[in-house]
Amino acid sequence: MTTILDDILKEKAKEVQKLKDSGAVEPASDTTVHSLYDSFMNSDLLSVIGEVKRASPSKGDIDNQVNPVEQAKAYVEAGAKAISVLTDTPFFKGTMDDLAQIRKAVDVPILCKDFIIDPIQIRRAKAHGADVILLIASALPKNELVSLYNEARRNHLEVLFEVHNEDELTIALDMDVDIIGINNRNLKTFDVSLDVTETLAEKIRAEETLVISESGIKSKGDAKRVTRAGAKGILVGETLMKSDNIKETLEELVVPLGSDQG
Ligand SMILES: O=P(O)(O)OC[C@@H](O)[C@@H](O)c1c[nH]c2ccccc12
Repeated sequence: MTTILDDILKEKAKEVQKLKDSGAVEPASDTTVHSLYDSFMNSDLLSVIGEVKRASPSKGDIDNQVNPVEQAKAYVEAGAKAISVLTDTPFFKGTMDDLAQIRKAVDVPILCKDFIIDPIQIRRAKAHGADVILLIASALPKNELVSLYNEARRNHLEVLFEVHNEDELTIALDMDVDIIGINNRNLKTFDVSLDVTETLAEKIRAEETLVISESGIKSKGDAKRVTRAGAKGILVGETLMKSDNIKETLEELVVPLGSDQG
């Protein structure tokens, strides 16, 4: 059975080929580093990554009219500690230009949210102002994940290493990655459950590993639940994209860490 992830990766391979054929050389980029790891590890509150997401394969159009720069600025003003920008075009209707524009407008770490399968995409992300890239464990075999991870680090990028099950988590732990994203959404079936964070976070023992719970987070209750499970950060797209009051919605999610209080 082919899944949506297979379809996305197939399109991505074509995009990468075009990029290579174009012979475009990425301009040298600003070397300022905004460390998501340092920022989130040094906070007493749950850190929110606000995601700019026009559409998705599971939800269709979320907000196709959004002004990505205004949206990102509103997130930061409301207290988001980082911004995620979907840059995939065919499935999420984002662009690399969104990333570059947002980079000029905000001063927090920016995650380039894409399906990275080749080093050329890493250099492109860096050139457009990303501080962090996403690597999705279910997208590639381990040896390729390792080489892309190393390529990102050589480019002074942090990596959000995304896992969804125990096998993928084992790979993350073997690779000794600093930032593990636990995706509550199964990218093959679109099922979403915060149980995934609870089950997997428990198996991450190292204090110095930053755990981020991704997808399906809607309420203060959800934020508290993943915090209790060990997450220090959350990645929130749809709830913020659909909110009529970003400040109120986001502030609700910024719960204290390491406590069952409140
Ligand atoms: O809109 P949500 O349910 O809050 O989810 C945000 C983010 O976690 C989700 O967009 C995401 C997580 N991992 C991904 C990988 C590819 C594309 C998208 C994603």
